[in-house]
Amino acid sequence: MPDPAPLFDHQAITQRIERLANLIRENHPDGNLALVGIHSRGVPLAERLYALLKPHFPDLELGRVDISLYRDDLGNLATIPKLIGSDIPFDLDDKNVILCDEVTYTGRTTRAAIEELLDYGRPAKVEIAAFIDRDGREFPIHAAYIGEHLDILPHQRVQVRFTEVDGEDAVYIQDHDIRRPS
Ligand SMILES: O=P(O)(O)OC[C@H]1O[C@H](OP(=O)(O)OP(=O)(O)O)[C@H](O)[C@@H]1O
Ligand SMILES: O=c1cc[nH]c(=O)[nH]1
Repeated sequence: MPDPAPLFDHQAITQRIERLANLIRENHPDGNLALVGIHSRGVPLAERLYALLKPHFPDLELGRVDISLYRDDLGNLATIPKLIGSDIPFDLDDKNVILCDEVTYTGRTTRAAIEELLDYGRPAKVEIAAFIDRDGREFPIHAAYIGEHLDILPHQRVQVRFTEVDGEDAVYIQDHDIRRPS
């Protein structure tokens, strides 16, 4: 069960996603952009950014990657959420791709997503948009667009919940990461 008091509510989440969209606009005045959400909560993030950016970039594309088969912990297949499959319904070649995820932590998910992406083509550039960025990188991964950096302890876990997946918009800090050995 998440803690009862969220760190961010719907309004705080919306403001941060709007800021991410503005940063992307400033950095890409010429467009040629594709937003690709990492399953699962990176997908609603990409969709919300798409809704904000599409009026400014008519050629904006939207896709999704499911990195389940690319993870470096495949020995744990039973713990991996069900395979949804990737969906890149456009030509990735020479696009500026922004990979979207709700949290970047070790960077392993992002690394796997980049690996999967490259099976679909040769983008001009790949950048990362993270709704929440926290310390603890195990790979040289850097998010170009960050909704919020959270300075939390290694044993804590940030839980981002989006209405499309979880029925509410909220960010919680949990005191124990039940997925990691303490
Ligand atoms: O940088 P990393 O250490 O890879 O962590 C980031 C990932 O952690 C979360 O996924 P998680 O594996 O917790 O599963 P979830 O998609 O079910 O939330 C989140 O969705 C990110 O994709
Ligand atoms: O704190 C964390 C770390 C990885 N993934 C999450 O969703 N939260």
